[in-house]
Amino acid sequence: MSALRDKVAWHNLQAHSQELARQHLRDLFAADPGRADRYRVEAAGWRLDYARHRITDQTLEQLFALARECGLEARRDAMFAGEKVNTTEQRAALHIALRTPARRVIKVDGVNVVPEVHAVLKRMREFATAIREGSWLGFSGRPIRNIVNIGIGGSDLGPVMAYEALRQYSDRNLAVRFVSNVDYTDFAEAVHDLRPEETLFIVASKTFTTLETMTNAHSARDWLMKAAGGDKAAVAKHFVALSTNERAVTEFGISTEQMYGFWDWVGGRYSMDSSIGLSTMIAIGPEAFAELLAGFHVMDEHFRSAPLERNLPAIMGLLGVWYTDFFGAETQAVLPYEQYLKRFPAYLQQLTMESNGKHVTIAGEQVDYATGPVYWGEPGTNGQHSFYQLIHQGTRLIPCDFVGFGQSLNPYGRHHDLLLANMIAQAEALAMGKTLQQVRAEGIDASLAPHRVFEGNRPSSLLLADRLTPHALGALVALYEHIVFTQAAIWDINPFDQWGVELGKQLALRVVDDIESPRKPLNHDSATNAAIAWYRKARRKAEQTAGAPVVHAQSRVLVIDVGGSHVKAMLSGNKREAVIKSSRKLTPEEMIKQLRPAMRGWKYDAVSIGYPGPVVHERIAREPYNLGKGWVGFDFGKAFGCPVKLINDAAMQALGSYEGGRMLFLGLGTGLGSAFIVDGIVEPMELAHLPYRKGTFEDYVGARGLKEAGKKKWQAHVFDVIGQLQAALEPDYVVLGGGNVRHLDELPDNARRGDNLNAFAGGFRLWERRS
Ligand SMILES: O=P(O)(O)OC[C@H]1O[C@H](O)[C@H](O)[C@@H](O)[C@@H]1O
Repeated sequence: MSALRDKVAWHNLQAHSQELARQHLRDLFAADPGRADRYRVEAAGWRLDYARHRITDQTLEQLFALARECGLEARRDAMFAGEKVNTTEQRAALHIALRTPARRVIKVDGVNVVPEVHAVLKRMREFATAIREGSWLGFSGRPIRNIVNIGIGGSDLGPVMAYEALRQYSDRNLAVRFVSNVDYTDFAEAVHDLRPEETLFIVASKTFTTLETMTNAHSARDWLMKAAGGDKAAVAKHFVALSTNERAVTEFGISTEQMYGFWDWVGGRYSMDSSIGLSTMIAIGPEAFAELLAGFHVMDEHFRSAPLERNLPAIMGLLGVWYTDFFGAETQAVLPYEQYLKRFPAYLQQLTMESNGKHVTIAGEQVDYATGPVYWGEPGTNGQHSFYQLIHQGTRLIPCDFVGFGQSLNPYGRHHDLLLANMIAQAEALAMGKTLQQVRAEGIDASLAPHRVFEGNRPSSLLLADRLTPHALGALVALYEHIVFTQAAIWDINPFDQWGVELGKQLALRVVDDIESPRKPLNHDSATNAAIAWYRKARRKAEQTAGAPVVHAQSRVLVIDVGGSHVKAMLSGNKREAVIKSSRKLTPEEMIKQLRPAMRGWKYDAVSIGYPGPVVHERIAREPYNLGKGWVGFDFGKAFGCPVKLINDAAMQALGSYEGGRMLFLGLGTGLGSAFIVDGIVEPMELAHLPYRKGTFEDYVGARGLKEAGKKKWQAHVFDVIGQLQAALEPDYVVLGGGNVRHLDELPDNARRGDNLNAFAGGFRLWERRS
């Protein structure tokens, strides 16, 4: 038998629980009018009503006795003193130091850590202020308006929860987003409508080795680099790191000036008030962040100094033990009646379940009692219309924490009255239920009556505060941190390690290797082998699917550049061009027929066609000016027997010349081709026909303009037109393609010559890109 089961208080509680199992909360209330007043405790602006629990004074006495027998107070003091309470990692667990006032002293290995904490906070304040004031500029000189936190687990859930909870206090001019999942969709959606030059990435990772976070951080860097034209210096303006691992941060390319550190004595799930809270501080400002920390600290002080009998985290923690170990409760619901706390249950899941989901004691012995329950929840009143049924009439006992505030941050009409009325009514219904007698008295038919009975006797807490402020949130989070600690102390488990996440991580590396080496023999169990085989097949299918936007890196692409005088074709990985003359009679069938002999032996899996006219949604929108008819609606896919992408010819050359940022492409040929690319998105343009002087742009800078006005005047017109377009469109640079560029003796500012081969490069790129 374990030491815990052998404790006097445990024995007493076991006997007592059998007595109480027979008692209904209705009777407990009836017999004890002072119950509601007695079972109430306040701390750090929070009030806990715990009268609706299946307890009596005797229960509480025994629970406190158990806590004392288990050394809760001594364990708590050891944690606050910086002792290495995280025994399996030989570390202190000093999240309380993160919110300790500067004058206090807390030592780890003889060194006072409080000054370091405040030094980092000071740097965070300076940086957050620079972002908020708009004095921190991105690579193009624009202020930062978007903050994207990249992190997972403790480096994500706390920051997301805090941002959502404190949105009311946040600077609404900043877009704050969070990317955590290694599923690229998470990143793609988060940055979908953001401009890279205005976006700051906060790479949050204690270890700076987490697969998901590092994968996303690299993709974020690629995304920025594309826009910054590969300028590595841009990283310094757009990336900061929050980590304990200086070496890995530097290797990633983020300098130590851009790193906000924390320490190995801060567990990931206890880190939202360390530098991991930088996104929170930027969103709500340093002053509100200081209030958040103050809220944490007041609850810490309460937990540290209040006697167990008046100690809010201790009471809630012990109630959890009571139901988990003496009533067989397997889950704990947390139900915030506050929309801003919608991510609070998700945050709590990591805090509670990663901490107390343990099956051996600190000494490594198998436990013979239940430890951490499953935490879950949703904001009220939504849950009432989905899962509350099971809490009310199901067969399981589910203790509930209701969280509510006296004032709404968005008061309007009766909304808040209705919200709070629902919360209070749910607690009442759960506790008191409705007897068969009451149901009958309502005149319900006997056959229906059993369905309408509510047993009641279902326990819940009300956690109440005046208003959701940063201070209240800090205190609430600290409350649950200490609930977790209290329970871990009773169960004699280490709440600060998380070895349980390791095995999956290791195996994922092996599996990804098996997936990406498709011919490697599989030697997992048969079910795992089957799953990998299934995915290998799905992956092949995705690559082969006709019209799929991505072809395999090894696939060959045929690019055809259709022009007014020639049609040129090239195969990827082969520098030889196939060329035919075009004519006013050239139809698509004719073009393919004439190209065939020149392309003999060429094998390809996909085709790109640059077409001299408008292409809308990858379809030809108008017959060409200088070629034959039949191009609109022609089925190229059928003719080539493989997927075909169509794009405007200038856009194709533009794409091949693109090096990131905002690029204007002008093709100086027979006419004036034009395309604009912003952050990788190609927008073909029809600038040629805009009015200019006595005609259009094309009349002056196209081939006719060159012929009629002569080189000198034509060149002046080219400069003037480019100047006008630069003023209107503000590109970062202009690329000039087309056969007539060679007639320019010099180039306007910020303009460079494109290479005609870039048309092919653009065609190949079409198949490399997902968008
Ligand atoms: O902050 P990081 O080092 O990137 O860790 C992020 C998360 O991943 C790990 O697997 C742990 O389970 C979590 O406790 C941690 O919060």
